Amino acid sequence: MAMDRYVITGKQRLEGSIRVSGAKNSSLPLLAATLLAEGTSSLLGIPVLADIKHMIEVLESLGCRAERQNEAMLINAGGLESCEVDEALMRQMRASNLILGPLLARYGRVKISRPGGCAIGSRPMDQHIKGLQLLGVRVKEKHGYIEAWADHLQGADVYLDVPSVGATENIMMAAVLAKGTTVIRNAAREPEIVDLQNFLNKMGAKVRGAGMDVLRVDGVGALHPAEHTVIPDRIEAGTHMIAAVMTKGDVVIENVIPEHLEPVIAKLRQAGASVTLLDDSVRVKQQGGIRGVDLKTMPYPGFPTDMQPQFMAMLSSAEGTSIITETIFENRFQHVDELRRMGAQITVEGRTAIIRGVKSLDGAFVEATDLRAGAALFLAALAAEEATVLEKVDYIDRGYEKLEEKYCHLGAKLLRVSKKGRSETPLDL
Ligand SMILES: CC(=O)N[C@H]1[C@@H](OP(=O)(O)OP(=O)(O)OC[C@H]2O[C@@H](n3ccc(=O)[nH]c3=O)[C@H](O)[C@@H]2O)O[C@H](CO)[C@@H](O)[C@@H]1O
Ligand SMILES: C=C(OP(=O)(O)O)C(=O)O
Repeated sequence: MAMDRYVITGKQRLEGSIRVSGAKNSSLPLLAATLLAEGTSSLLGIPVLADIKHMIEVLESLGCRAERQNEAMLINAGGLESCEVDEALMRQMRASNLILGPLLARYGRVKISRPGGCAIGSRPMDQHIKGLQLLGVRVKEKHGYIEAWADHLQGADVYLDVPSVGATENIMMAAVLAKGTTVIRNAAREPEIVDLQNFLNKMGAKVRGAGMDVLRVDGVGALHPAEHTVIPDRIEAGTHMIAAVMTKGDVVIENVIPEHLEPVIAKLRQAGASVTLLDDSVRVKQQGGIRGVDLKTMPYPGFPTDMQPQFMAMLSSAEGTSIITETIFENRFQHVDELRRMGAQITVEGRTAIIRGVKSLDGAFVEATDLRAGAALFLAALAAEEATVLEKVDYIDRGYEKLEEKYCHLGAKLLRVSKKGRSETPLDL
């Protein structure tokens, strides 16, 4: 597939304000949750992203009608025509597995092709499946498909071996219409789980405990459509914070919930960045150099794996040596080779990367291998001496809305070159 590239002129100081979009990782489960009720739900602040486009395509393939009206994404999940998702659609995006829970809850059956591994790791679904089976779902896996069905769902006590975000969401969404009470122990605690709980409760569900590691769901007979505004994207916000630091800029990042960014802010401050918290924005100002810091990715409220590549880009030109340990995904160091092309000095031993800070990064020809690797290279290019050509930026479209527009507004110099010869954002949702 032909992909676009960015040509980025480095060393431009970023200044001004930038507004964070709605969270991708909240929007995806919220869209899946609309399947739980007949009628039209309205979600506000859903970003225009490749992943969102794919999730809408999945919902439409099931028979939902989707329409954007100004700020609102309206999803009508009336009578569904199918409980099966085409393999080509499933392959577009892993998060389409989030339809499992809602379809089982409302229709008692679902068939999807099993999402394969992806660039950052093998990403099994055993915890999703285990949880659903405990609720009474029968599962058959054959020829690369997962087929699941149940006469009725029965509340159960589910202990997750790992606090998986997706498994917690799928089990929560299945449990809302189950008979009796479901308890999810060792549940994921991410802010996106709290957002999903809030939406489900607006639909008439009875979910408690999101944000803690024990979640309780009292099943109800039926849900109704609801309106909800998605939380701001904490990973997008964190990425902009690093951009401000790396370009020695002064940037106000608007539409943030600072509490969601605590682990990121703590590490930035430890590295010597000036971060000022305002009500729903943060100001990041950087004058001198930054210090190397060590970090380890952990489930929330630990340091997010989705910020690890961007931090590595920043630490590549920090003073001294930094150590990053990636504990969530076994293959999330693909940006290392590309950062090395820009002059970074990084060695990898298993799940640990040792980064010896260099004075500055050089422009180079580099390639995004996944979404956050792309974001990391984008940041490195903003701070590099001379120009960088960043290939395969369509990966970045998965998670960053209007990136060129937002960064040009801050003073970045970049051009998107389309392989089709155009220079525009290729999303038309
Ligand atoms: C759409 C979305 O919200 N994506 C986020 C979500 O992905 P996702 O929900 O896929 O990530 P999980 O929280 O499930 O994965 C965390 C860890 O659990 C393991 N695991 C997961 C499920 C399972 O059944 N068995 C199992 O062993 C995974 O391999 C991984 O090592 O959380 C990740 C971890 O914060 C983020 O990086 C992703 O951006
Ligand atoms: C890994 C990510 O997303 P997904 O789970 O959708 O692949 C991400 O947002 O960095």
